[in-house]
Amino acid sequence: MGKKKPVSILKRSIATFEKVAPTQSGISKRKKQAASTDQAQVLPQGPPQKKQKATGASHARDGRASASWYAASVVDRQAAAAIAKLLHADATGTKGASLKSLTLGPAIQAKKATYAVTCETLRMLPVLRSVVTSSGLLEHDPRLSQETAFVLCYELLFGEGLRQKGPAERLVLSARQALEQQLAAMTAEAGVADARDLIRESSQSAAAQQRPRSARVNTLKMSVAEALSWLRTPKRKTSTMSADLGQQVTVDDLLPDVLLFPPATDLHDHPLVKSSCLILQSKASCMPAHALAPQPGWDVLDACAAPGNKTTHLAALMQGRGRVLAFDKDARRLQRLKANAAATGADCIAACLADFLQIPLATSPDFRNVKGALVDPSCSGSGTALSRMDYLLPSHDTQRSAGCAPEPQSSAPETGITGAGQCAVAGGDRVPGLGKGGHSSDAQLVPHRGKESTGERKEEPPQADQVHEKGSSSQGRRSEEDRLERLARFQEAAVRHALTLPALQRLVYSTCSVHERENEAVVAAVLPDARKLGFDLVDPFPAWQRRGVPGSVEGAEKLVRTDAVEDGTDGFFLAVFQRKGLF
Ligand SMILES: C[S@@+](CC[C@H](N)C(=O)[O-])C[C@H]1O[C@@H](n2cnc3c(N)ncnc32)[C@H](O)[C@@H]1O
Repeated sequence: MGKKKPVSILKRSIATFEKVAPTQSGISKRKKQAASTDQAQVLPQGPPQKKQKATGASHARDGRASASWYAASVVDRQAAAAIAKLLHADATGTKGASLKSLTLGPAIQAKKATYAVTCETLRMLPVLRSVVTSSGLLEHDPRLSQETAFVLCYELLFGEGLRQKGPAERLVLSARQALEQQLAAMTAEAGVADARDLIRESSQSAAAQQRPRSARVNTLKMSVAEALSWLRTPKRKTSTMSADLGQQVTVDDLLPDVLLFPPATDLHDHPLVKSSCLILQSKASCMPAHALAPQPGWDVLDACAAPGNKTTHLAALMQGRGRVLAFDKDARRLQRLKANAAATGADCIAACLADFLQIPLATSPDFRNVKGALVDPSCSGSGTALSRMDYLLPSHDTQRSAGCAPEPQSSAPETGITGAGQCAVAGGDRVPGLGKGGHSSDAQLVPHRGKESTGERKEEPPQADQVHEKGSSSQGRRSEEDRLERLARFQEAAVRHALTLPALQRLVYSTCSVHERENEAVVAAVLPDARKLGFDLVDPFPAWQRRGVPGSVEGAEKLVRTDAVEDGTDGFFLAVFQRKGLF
């Protein structure tokens, strides 16, 4: 009997390892399913329920769907549902969907308006809570949930008013005088002219507002020069970006395919974004692919790839030549990766549904030519807290308070409040955003209440195992530490596994975490093994200032960190291992 030929893992066990092809029918199906779920969530049904106390997590009144009055406007209804979930997750310290995924997900109608109303209601929450409670509004009828009350009171007192009139709106309108009196009393007591000034901006909110927007030019479709020319040509100015803003676009000085826009720029409806010539991706999230510096024609492996922001970036840097072997164990997220790859024209990506740790990298012929590996595994996501707008939630509410206006001498920044119905503060006009799924920061958003549209966005929900930074109790701290430890163990295992690729030249490890345990400590744990295999740390960006925590690991000065406030992008970390002799 002859010697058995090695069977390609790509053909054999991983039936799902396939060349990326557009899967429109699958996407539309998901959209429809999501839409029907959404409908089921928002339609009132069933008998009234017993009234609950107006505390931070009375979401169940909306969530149970059997008793509550829902807002007549779909935007307000969706905003109330999102707020119910966010407040519940925040109050219980449980992980959950992000503000962006709850308001911009595929099933949401009128996404921009829903996002804006949700952000603004949360931003004004200390005032709204106080007004709702002291006016006794919730005592009138148990079918009005507190989240619906918050949203409708926001609309009435600060927003566009209550145009559509269902029972919930009629109840709120019947209490209008009491609500307005309460608000006037709070304003007078605080000595401020405008009720919006009752909210003091947090430093995090201010930092978020000052961040530039960033976008990556998809060089598979358009060169950076072409993109700049397109953006700067006055006749092409769009409703979402004036010609003046086009003039203010700059190329990032570290990453040549990353464009920086003024903080308030809304690119979401821009034709270049819709055609995937521009990808809304934070600067930090664009660093790993550049750090790997894959050459056209290489085989490159992306270990934890979905939703594929970095995968498509790798493909672009390789000019579409060679192969990017992308793994993810989450089928839904892998579908997104495939859709992103198809939309960006990155047809050198092969996507595989698999647990990366189980792939026989050292022995399978499929990986014998892999020269570059990106390991961007699940992490706490703590570096994206600003982009996720966690500072709008009560547990982060250390600097905001109702009836506590800024001190006259305060250095609190201008809020940029522009009047009722607009979302110009906090999660307002200058707050960046989206996409972990990858990292929730990978796309950015300007929340202002625009024309209602049901178009789908490119935002990614956060990955299921992302956590919010808590710390309100020792038990909470312990479970957070346990979780970080579990994540770090997986991160170490993923890096170690990738280092077994026989032809590997360069490996990038990255996280959107600010925790040393997930960053420098992971590098410290794997470095001895990496050295035994012939690798060492190298510095991918010698001009970059911010480095690994000094003393945390030998070579910390070669590690790269970004700071969410100081560097105008998400908190991020990356390390590059390179085979010795190659540098
Ligand atoms: C931080 S996200 C990756 C983001 C992605 N690199 C991007 O830029 O779009 C981490 C991903 O790792 C995936 N993941 C976690 N454990 C995995 C495993 N054992 N094997 C493969 N993928 C895994 C998760 O499903 C998630 O999609």
